[in-house]
Amino acid sequence: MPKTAPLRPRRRQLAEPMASLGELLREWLPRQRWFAGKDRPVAELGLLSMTELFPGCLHLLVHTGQDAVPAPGGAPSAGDCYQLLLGVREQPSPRLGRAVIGQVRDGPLAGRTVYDALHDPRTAQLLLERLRHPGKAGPLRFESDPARPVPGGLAPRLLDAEQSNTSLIYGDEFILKLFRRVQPGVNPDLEVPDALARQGCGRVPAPVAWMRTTHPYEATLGVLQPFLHDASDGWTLSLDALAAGDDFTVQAHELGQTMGDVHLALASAFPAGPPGENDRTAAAMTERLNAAAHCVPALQPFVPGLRAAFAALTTCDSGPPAQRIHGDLHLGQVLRAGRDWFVIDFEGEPSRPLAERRSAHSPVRDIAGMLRSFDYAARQRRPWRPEWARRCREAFCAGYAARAGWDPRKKHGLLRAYETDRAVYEVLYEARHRPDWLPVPMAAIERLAVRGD
Ligand SMILES: Nc1ncnc2c1ncn2[C@@H]1O[C@H](COP(=O)(O)OP(=O)(O)O)[C@@H](O)[C@H]1O
Ligand SMILES: O=P(O)(O)O[C@H]1O[C@H](CO)[C@@H](O[C@H]2O[C@H](CO)[C@@H](O)[C@H](O)[C@H]2O)[C@H](O)[C@H]1O
Repeated sequence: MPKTAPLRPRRRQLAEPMASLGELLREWLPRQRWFAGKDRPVAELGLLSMTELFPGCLHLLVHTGQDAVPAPGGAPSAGDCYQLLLGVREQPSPRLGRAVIGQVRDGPLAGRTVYDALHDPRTAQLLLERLRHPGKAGPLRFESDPARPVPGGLAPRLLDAEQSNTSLIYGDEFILKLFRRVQPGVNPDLEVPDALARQGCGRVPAPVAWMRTTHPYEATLGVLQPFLHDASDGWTLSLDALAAGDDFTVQAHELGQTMGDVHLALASAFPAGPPGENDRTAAAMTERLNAAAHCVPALQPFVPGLRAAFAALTTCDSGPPAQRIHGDLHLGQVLRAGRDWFVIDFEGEPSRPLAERRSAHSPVRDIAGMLRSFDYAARQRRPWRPEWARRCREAFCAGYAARAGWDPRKKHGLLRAYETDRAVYEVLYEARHRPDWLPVPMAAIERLAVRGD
């Protein structure tokens, strides 16, 4: 059993900066795909916990503070907590390549090279062993579902994908997602698939093991689940279909059916939310729009038209009851194996507070997310194929209506408001993470603000 935190006493809370290791991390963090605040320098960095996971591998939770620019929700950022696994070596090794963070100048690690240990197959193997044998390491807890044993000796590889987190694949049989941005509480990407598995919902891979911490607060750190090795994600499939000039309506219809089933299972697995209050929804959406327009000036000319979409909510019926939803549904979150669709990544929109992501929302929000995604896909090719997107959107809604018992197409005002809200989120997301993609949601903003369809 590895020893706990021998290198340095664990501090209770964020305290002084981490000397030269802190400088290295401050420079390295904003270059990581999963780092949320790329547009601002890391002004402060504090150590929340440090545990020796194995000899030569430290588990860290660090707090990053950035300048108080309004976050997507409108509130100034109070900072974030990130999970890091740091490999520590006496000598730099060329094999570590891009994983190297740097050489530490002073402090307990003086002279040693630190690197992102998730790029190290040995760390990945040892991590799987920890998950296979429930136990503790300092504040870290490794737990598993005894009904779903995981075999040993599976070869690891790092998932090479644009991700908000970091995932390791083991023997093409399991995938471990390590959450990079950690918030207090149970992560919905563990909570929801676990609850759905208990409902017997076969459309969501069930967690087999997970990792959590008890310090500085209770939080989920990672989830291991079956890897659907023969599946392709909906984004890739839709782009392939577009490139080949193929119709995608059969797949979109089946996807709508799957989402109808998943929403029904979610409604059974979690308590219903309070009855929808369109006034409050409109106010929250307007607030998010104002915050986004402050960060992305290109939105400003469209603000009056977009506000009208939210204001119109007050004259709509409240639609289907609020319930737990996926929260960040798009074509990259669905996998197709044979003719079956599966849904992954129940974390919700990463920039929203965890409490909000874990509360009940209108299922229309998920529908709007997927409808926006067909538009994103259609805009990846020139000439733009609006008809392709329109047919997919129609087929998806028809499939959904066949299972869920209500038809999104009959909720035009609600759908327009949620689609607008999602497009506003996407503008902010693209401005922060992929500025080249900004024209994609901006085109929708223009359409929704000006034509309203
Ligand atoms: N159970 C799974 N089976 C197969 N591939 C998966 C599975 N879970 C995730 N993936 C792949 O990993 C990618 C990233 O997973 P995701 O949960 O969306 O991570 P993130 O939240 O970091 O973006 C997905 O787009 C998919 O290609
Ligand atoms: O990392 P996540 O998958 O949790 O989600 C974030 O990143 C997505 C992009 O990778 C982003 O999705 C947007 O781009 C997709 C194409 O790459 C498109 O299919 C989606 O419709 C569009 O929203 C997502 O918004 C963001 O939360």
